Amino acid sequence: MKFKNPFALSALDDLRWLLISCSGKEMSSQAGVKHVATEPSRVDSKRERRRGASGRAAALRRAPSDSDCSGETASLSADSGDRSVRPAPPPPRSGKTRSRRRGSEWEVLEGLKDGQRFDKRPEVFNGYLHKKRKWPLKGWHKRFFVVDGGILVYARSPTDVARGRLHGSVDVGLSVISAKARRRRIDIDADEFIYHLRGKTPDVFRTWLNVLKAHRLYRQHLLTFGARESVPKIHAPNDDPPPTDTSSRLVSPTSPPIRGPQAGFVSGTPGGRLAGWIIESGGPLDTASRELGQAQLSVQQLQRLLEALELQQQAHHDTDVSIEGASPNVKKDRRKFGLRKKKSNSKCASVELAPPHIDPSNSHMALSALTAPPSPGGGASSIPASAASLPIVFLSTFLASALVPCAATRPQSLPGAEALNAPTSLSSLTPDQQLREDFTVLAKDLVTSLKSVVSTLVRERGRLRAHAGDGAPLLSALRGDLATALQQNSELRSRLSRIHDASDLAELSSVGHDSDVTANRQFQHSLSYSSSCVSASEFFDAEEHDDINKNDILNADEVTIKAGVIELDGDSSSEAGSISSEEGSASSDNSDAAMVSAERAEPAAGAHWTRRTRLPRPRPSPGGPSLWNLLYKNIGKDLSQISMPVTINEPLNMLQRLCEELEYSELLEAAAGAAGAAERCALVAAFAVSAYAAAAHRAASKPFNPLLCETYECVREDRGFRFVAEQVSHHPPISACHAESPRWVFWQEARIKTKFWGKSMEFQPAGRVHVKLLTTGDHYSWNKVTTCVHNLFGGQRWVDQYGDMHITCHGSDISCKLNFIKASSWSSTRHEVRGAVTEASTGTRLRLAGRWSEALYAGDPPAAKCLWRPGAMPAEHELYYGFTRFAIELNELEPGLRELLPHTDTRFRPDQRALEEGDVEAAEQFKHQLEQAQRERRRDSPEHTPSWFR
Ligand SMILES: CC(C)CCC[C@@H](C)[C@H]1CC[C@H]2[C@@H]3CC=C4C[C@@H](O)CC[C@]4(C)[C@H]3CC[C@]12C
Repeated sequence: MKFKNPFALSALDDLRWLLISCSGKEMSSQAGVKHVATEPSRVDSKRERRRGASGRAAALRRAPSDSDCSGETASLSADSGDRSVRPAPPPPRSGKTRSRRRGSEWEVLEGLKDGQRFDKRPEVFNGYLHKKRKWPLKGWHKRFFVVDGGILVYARSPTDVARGRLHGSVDVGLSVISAKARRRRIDIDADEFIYHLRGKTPDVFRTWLNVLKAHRLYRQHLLTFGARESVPKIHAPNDDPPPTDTSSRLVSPTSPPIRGPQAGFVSGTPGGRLAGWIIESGGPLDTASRELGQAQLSVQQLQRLLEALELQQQAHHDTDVSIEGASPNVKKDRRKFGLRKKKSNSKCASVELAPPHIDPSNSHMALSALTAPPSPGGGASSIPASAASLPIVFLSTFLASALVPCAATRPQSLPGAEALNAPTSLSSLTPDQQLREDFTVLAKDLVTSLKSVVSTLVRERGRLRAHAGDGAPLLSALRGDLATALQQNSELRSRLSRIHDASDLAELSSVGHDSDVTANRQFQHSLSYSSSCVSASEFFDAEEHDDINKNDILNADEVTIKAGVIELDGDSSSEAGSISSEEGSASSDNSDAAMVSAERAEPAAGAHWTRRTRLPRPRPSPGGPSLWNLLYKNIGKDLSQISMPVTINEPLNMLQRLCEELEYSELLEAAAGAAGAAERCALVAAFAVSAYAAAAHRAASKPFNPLLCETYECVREDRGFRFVAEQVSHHPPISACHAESPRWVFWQEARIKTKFWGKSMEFQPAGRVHVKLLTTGDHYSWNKVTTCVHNLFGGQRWVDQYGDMHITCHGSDISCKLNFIKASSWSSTRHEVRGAVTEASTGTRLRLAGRWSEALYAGDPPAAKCLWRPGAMPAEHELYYGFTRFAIELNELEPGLRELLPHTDTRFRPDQRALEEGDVEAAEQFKHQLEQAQRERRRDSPEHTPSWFR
């Protein structure tokens, strides 16, 4: 027989997606760097003004943003120069501390200057101001304002402030404040909004302006130097100087904490890590901030140079010196965009200007232009030819550092530095050339220092990201620890309750009546009332669509077992699985000790071979996109189309999980050997319940989705059965399986419907499970209950199972009804199962009760008998996907098996194997490739006929 190979991989070009994602990352980070390095000179004036006025604090706050820039225009036009200097204070001509808003009487409050400190906390101040209405910005409201520590808040009245009913708050340190005395106006521009305020009297205006100025400087001081100083303060808020003003109480104790940049600086919180970053990065950021201050100075100096140049040009014009070959327009343009033209047109290097008279008061700098002797004859400009002819883009990188503009301190390393420093060339310079030269050198300095600031900021951004990223593994590690602790706790509890159950069966007397079952139902609040169901679809993660009607519910008869086709190797008369009985109950011990004895007893394929007792690797910590993101991004989508990261998987697939339901197959052996019909049915019921036991430890991960025509065979001579399963349909995903022992046959088809409820997910298997006891001919079948995984995104995930299970014994009057009781928040009972076996003809009732994760009892206490109990879990099972010993063995490739198994067997699935071996990357890649290959196969031949099940 020929098999299609579901594991045949498509070409390796699927690796592309990996590469694409990597290079994408690289590109974006490069873009980020380039961006900042070539910050355009044309920035809208508001932004520019803000940047300057909010000073260093704001500059530091503004991490370079990827979306923040345009082309590589590094030209220094007169126009842009004008803009770029606006934020800087004007030369201290008047000794005023405010700069002017362009073309008006508005004055912009200056920020903290480089090196300047303002560590004296200004007093809290409050009072009324008029505030322009937000919308439609007509009319004024009288509002009560309080400023404390640089944070300004306002409300309708002092009482409202006291009650915390604030209308707004603003960090004045990070805002641009401008004032117009004539109108008594103060505008506070805080990025997202602008407060337009007005003092009632000139006095009120002046007082507020001074107060705001002080608070602003203090706040900027805090933001600049305060990270280190303020962190301890936050731990001990009482260290703050006691408020001197009674009104301070209005803000601090009663109003909600105002969220400033330090708000999160509490150790142990993400803010704490942020504080850590700030402390660590104090050095580089301080340097960057100093450099920015220097850069600001350079910009001012450049502007002055430009002014001087323009003056010269003006003088030149006045003396009617023509520019060779230039039209009047060009001349004008050159005056305006003089340097830009120069950079793009080498002719400009030969501009000749008459020696101008330069008013030294125009510049407070020791400009070489003012000291160099004017060259009477003029001559060729000594601006390095290279600079003069450089394209604009390149010039930006050519301009270099050192902020003192005099020739003596020009960096030697600069291109053309020797020429600039050469006394001969210096002496031969005209004042105009000298000016231009100074301009170039200074501009170079500026660019270099800005570059270094940028690289510091970029580096710090990287570190900040890394710090932020650090939190994730830490959190997940903590979560993991917590989950483990909770798990251990719940295990201890369950052991305790098992002991308790075993010692006091009287408790069970209350259960088992139908009336109780009905009464219990009232606690079952079905989720189905909820309208929050966003998608009712398969959970499986293959990405293709198909035409099969998803509402087709598989009819039990549609997939029939092709009995007789299955020819499995091995001795069909192998001994029955041992029943480690305890009061006659069936239990399979999963502990290591039990494994050792099992290994000894086991007639293995290889002489020295023993079954593994541990997976090769523990479960890798989940990475990749969060489950939350995945599910929420795909809300409304069929969940089967979402490709889940492999870290959500356990290294088993659904076919193997079906086999796992045979873990307690000894119950079927026992049923086959039991004399009474009710007893047999009870044992079959115990077997049905036992299929859910594994789920108690397996809430964290989901099994792999089998590929179409994937098979799984498992011959367990030690347990006395052989099993085969096949994925018979991919959309909807349907698995069929068959198992047999000399005394029973088991088969089922499983199609699972998934409902996502927001925080939990429900799995509703459709189809029935069948068991035939060959000894008696009894044929049982039952439905499966709903499995629900809670806390999908936070806290500890846990599984619940609920619903009614009806076990029918075909052709007889025996039936069993089991109620899996849904866990409720008001009751401590979890995992409870109650029901009874009834025999209509005799009226016999056998009560069944217990927990699907712990035990099932039959009969009325104290005579109740334990039918089943799950085996103990292997040591450290929490680290190994919560697998039982049986589950650990399922994917093992026994020696000699490789040759016997068809290549469609799950054990050959590379992604699952890679995950088992802890190689997440390979697993992810393989999974992707397999899915891709499956899509292609499906495209090529949409029809599929199962190999073993028809
Ligand atoms: C998003 C992820 C992490 C959630 C984890 C989902 C896990 C716990 C879900 C996915 C599919 C579910 C399984 C679906 C079908 C069955 C068959 C049934 O006879 C026993 C329960 C069992 C075996 C479910 C157990 C829980 C299960 C494995």
